[in-house]
Amino acid sequence: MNEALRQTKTHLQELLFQHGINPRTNLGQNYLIDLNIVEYVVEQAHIGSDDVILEVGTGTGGMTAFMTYDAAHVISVELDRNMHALASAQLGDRENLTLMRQDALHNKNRFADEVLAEIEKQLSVDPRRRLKLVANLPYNIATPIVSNLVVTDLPWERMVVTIQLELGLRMQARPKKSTYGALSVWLQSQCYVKLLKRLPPSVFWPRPKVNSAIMQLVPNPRGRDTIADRPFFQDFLRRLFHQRRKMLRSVLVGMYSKQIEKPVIDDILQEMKLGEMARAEELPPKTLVELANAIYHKVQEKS
Ligand SMILES: C[S@@+](CC[C@H](N)C(=O)[O-])C[C@H]1O[C@@H](n2cnc3c(N)ncnc32)[C@H](O)[C@@H]1O
Repeated sequence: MNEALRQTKTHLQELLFQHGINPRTNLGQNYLIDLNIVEYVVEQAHIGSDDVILEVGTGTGGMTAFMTYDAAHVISVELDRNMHALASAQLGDRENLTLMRQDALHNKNRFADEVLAEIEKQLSVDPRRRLKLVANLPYNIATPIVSNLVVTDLPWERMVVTIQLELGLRMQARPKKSTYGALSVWLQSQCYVKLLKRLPPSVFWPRPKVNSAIMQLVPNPRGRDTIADRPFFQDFLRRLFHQRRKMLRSVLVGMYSKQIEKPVIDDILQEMKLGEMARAEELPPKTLVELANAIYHKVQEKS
């Protein structure tokens, strides 16, 4: 096994001790110490010679090193200065690796411009190149990382990510479940979402307080192409599910009263056969896409 992969608990503890680093829980610094899991994550990504890999959270660089063997290029981003320095020392110079020391997100929301620029640079090397997100994500930013990759026009092909189990269950929840929400609809309308493996806290060091899951997301271009405007749809879902238990009609009137008249909303609901009692949490992703599209077109007509 490669030296950089020797990420067992004692090895990790020694390494961090030598560099005077204490794991920071506020940055989601829970490192994978079960090498079988690291290998499993990388295997599930099916990394090939046209793949540009984005890893958010380099950590000590164990998984990063593993991915450089097969990928066209690996871009790994780490916010913590000490961890970045440690990973740089561990990994040394590799032609197909870019280590970035910075926040992967701008304002905890969209991808940082520097990260986007590096992704675009690496993709532009060859038109066959595709992007994959493969990471043991910092749990506090897992939702914006995954959702915002979906909103971009980047040619991403697969995500294999370790996240909190509770979040993974929300991603794949079906209508009428209490966990079904804006995130479930947003992802399922454009991707095939699959929970690959549940992980106990013991595979990480330090142990997180919660269970985790390895999730796989693969784009569904047919679903994606039906959405009239992705940023509009994202905003629509966020606001709609904010009042998930309220009747759809009153929520929509509240959301769009400044842009379209009530009778127009009633016509849309009638045409879609959505009765007075319908609620967002009962509707499947496909219906919510149709509804958002119909409203989007009316809003566009009026503006
Ligand atoms: C769960 S650890 C995963 C590390 C590593 N891939 C592993 O398991 O071996 C998450 C890493 O993300 C880093 N991190 C936290 N917030 C970040 C952010 N906003 N941008 C980039 N890295 C971040 C943390 O410092 C930490 O090293």
